[in-house]
Amino acid sequence: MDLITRITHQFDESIKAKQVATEEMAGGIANAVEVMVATLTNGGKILACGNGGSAGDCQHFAAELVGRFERERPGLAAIALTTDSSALTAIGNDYSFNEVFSKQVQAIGQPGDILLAISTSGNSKNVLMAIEAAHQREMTVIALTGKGGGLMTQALQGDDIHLCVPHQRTARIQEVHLLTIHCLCDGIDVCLLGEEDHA
Ligand SMILES: O=C(CO)[C@@H](O)[C@H](O)[C@H](O)[C@H](O)COP(=O)(O)O
Ligand SMILES: [Zn+2]
Repeated sequence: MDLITRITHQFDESIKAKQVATEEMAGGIANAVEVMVATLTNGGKILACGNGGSAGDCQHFAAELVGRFERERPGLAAIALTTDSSALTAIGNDYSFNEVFSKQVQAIGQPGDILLAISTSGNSKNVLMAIEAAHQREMTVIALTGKGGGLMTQALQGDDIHLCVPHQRTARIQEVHLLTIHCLCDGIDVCLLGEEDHA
């Protein structure tokens, strides 16, 4: 297969993954928007954690809330737990890498806050431990997963929301996660600011 054919195949697969995901995920994403808006307007905040590409997604999401997405509005309270290299190395070195997020959730999380937990496999131990810590802090968990949700499916409880991408391939799942994050940002803005004025 030449490179152009291969690239075209990747684009096709990504488009298909998003089309299939729309049907399964749109309702859950809308619920997640409502929960996030309620938290943010009640003075709560959103903590986000994940590894590798998902760490990047956490930072992307937090930046769009704290700064802006597509429209001007006051900054919103979101923190990526993936950025403080001193905290990450100290916790990883002194305790274990499994605890790099849970320790931060225990320290910063408050009842009513949200944990946005991102894992394509649903099996990353440090994300699972962060979910456990969030429950201990009486926080709601919004989980972004794929591959059936892995161990995170059992770790979620009560009012938590599980947004699971119906795909088995990490890259495609991450691509749908990014779209989901943009839908969350767009939904939050529309709830807070109303529809855009196209006049
Ligand atoms: O971006 C990618 C692969 O596309 C990688 O960096 C990937 O995020 C890492 O392997 C992660 O450690 C995978 O963790 P998870 O999604 O299974 O929780
Ligand atoms: Zn990636």
